[in-house]
Amino acid sequence: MLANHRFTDLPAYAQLQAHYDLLKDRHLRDLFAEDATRFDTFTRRFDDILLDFSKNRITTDTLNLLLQLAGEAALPDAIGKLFAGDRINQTEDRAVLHVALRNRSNTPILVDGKDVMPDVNEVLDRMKSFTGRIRSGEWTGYTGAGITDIVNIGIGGSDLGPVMVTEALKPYADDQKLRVHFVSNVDGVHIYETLQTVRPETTLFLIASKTFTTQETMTNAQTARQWFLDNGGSEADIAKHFAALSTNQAAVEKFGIDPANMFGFWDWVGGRYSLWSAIGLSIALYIGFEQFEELLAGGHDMDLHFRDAPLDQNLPVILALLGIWYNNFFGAQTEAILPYDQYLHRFAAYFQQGDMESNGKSVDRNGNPVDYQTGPIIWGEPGTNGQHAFYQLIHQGTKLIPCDFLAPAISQRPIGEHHTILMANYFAQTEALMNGKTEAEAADELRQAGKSEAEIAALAPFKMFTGNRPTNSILFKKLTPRTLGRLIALYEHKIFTQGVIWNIFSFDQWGVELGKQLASRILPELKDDAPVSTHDSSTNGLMNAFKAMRH
Ligand SMILES: O=P(O)(O)OC[C@H]1O[C@](O)(CO)[C@@H](O)[C@@H]1O
Repeated sequence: MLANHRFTDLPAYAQLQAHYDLLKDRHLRDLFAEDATRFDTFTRRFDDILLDFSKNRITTDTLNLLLQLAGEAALPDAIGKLFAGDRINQTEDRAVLHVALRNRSNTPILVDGKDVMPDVNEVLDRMKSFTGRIRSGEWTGYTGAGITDIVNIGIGGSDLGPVMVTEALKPYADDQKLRVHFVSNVDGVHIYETLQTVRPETTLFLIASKTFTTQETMTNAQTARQWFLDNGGSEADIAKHFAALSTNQAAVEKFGIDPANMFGFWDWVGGRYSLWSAIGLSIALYIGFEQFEELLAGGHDMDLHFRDAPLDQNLPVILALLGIWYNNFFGAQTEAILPYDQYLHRFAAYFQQGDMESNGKSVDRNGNPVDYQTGPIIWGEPGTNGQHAFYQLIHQGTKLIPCDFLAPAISQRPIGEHHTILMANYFAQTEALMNGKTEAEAADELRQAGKSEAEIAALAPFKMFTGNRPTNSILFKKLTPRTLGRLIALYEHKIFTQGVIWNIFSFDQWGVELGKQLASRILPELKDDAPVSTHDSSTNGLMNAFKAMRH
């Protein structure tokens, strides 16, 4: 069990509030002008990853108080419990052990006295052999042809991680012909469009669902199965074309998937932390098992760093504390994740679930409503596209939006000057957000452009930038599987750290249940044309309008 505290009663909380009052009007430009060593003071490195957090509205006092906050919230003890396999997901009475999935050092990790590593390794071995057989063409479909297309059917954590990683690591799939597709939405359009592009005899469907009961996934899986049977496959051929990634063997068998084609995992793997488990099979198939192991190794590197590095050197802890600084003291509502790497175009989407499903909670670990802010709204798009879309608001809007800027030093596709241009934008944006442009500077520019004093007076207020907008720069050498593993685990542990300090449970997701319950109540009511009167007037009205419109 995690230690329990009231976030706002921690002594450092009051100290941080007083400190905020002193610091809130200070400009980053001045903080930089006063201290030539600011970059060195507020930069940390972990292997090929550099975190520069000097463009944050902090001083060393801020950092010390935030570190004190982490200590008072018993963060080191919580980290110990995470790695020890304690049942820290209390409301589901489960351990939280995604770290075991990538525990490449293979040291025993005990749950209820039993080492989980032999089971983890056994599934990895099976994934390895399966991956080898599919990729080499040894595994054939019902006509004897090899597999050319993998269709992963899953949603949420059984989709977003594999989608994000296969997109991010596309260059590592250059050597083979397998294509991957992802079907998640219950909207029939999604499976329809995917099935247009594949052939039954060369397609392998991966039904990815921890519970194997999720309505969207089961509906899509049934449709895929029927399509397979309607287009040349037989019941006996299903074993060659369907595999399951799940914890629920009974449901997998009931669906008709051969248990030999089931890759299991365990209740201590949270859905949004499951890409490291059998849920990652589509990744392994796409980039090869050795590269998948590199991804795991990267996650493990970051785990060891998180577990062992002092808090003031600890990248996930520092990111978490900065997030808390803006969320709870500056009143920031959101955080943007802005990768300057097109291959990371689903990174922010992935952490929308990772962060918001984890820390979108309003009850503390005592079961009491919180009277402080918890998880931020996470969003973002790759640079430079975001610059031409929403950066206007980040630069000149009324909201404070702390941003993480991520970029590789080396592009996976070095073409002409593209990467240098991209990086010029990367550096320019954080500089602009930090410095801004004073009204006098804006006026000078207008003067140089030949504007009259009257025109300058009219235009300068619109052309100035307040600046003082905080950013983290996460610069890494190259987006390899290992580095990606480190980056994902970096954010995972950031989320964990924040949950510990806010005294909330980060590993359950009861908030997704109510909608599911109501949808299953509504579903039968939509199957006929009888008027609906069992809900509120809006819901009744909408359902009845829908029934009328569909004719
Ligand atoms: O893997 P499953 O059991 O199909 O669940 C899919 C997703 O549904 C959720 O339970 C709720 O959205 C997620 O936590 C999970 O990743």
